[in-house]
Amino acid sequence: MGYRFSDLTAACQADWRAYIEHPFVRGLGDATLDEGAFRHYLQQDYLFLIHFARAYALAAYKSRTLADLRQAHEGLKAILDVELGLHVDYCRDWGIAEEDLAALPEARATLAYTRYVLDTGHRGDLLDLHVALAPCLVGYGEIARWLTTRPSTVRGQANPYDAWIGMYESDEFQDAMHAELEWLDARLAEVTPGRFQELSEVFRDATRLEIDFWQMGLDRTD
Ligand SMILES: Cc1ncc(C[n+]2csc(CCO)c2C)c(N)n1
Repeated sequence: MGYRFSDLTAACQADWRAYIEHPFVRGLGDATLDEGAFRHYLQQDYLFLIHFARAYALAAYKSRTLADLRQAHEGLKAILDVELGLHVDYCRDWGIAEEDLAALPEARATLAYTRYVLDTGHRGDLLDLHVALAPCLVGYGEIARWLTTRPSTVRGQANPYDAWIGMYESDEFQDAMHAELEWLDARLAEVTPGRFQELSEVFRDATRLEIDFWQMGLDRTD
């Protein structure tokens, strides 16, 4: 007992590194990523965000305390009122119109990942759901930090993906990530070894689905 978030990444170290240091991420950092691959990723990410909002709504439903209910509500509001709008603006800068986003067919990798998260939340409790969401929230923060410290990362106008990196290295995003880490550390401190094993499987599966999401962008699969 006495687990914490870092025990989850330690339990699937190879998958976690494969996600954080994926060739898609390296391409974002050194500005070599194919722009068509990035557009495909952005389009699918719009659909991802919509289902992610539903996952926060499920977190609200699964909440046993008012504090957890408020936290889920804040997450849902942040996606609907802020992030989706920013994403649509960002897509427009990349030549993707809002009408095109609305008519997108969902790629299998998007379907698999988002429905896995929702199913995990339905089957389990609020902690299961947060653990299924953690690779997304904590992973992107770690990716931004990894890219920032990597010598081959190109910053500024020479990198068309600079704004993407900037979004996730921002204080606002890093603070949200740390708040989530604190929440997870407090809950994980109380779980039994058997429960930790269940949660590490959820975390590993969600991490592997994040890897597939990057790969879907790279291969432009549908
Ligand atoms: C496949 C995929 N995984 C993670 C994120 C990052 N992300 C999406 S919503 C959110 C938190 C919202 O409060 C974060 C960090 C992404 N965009 N796409």
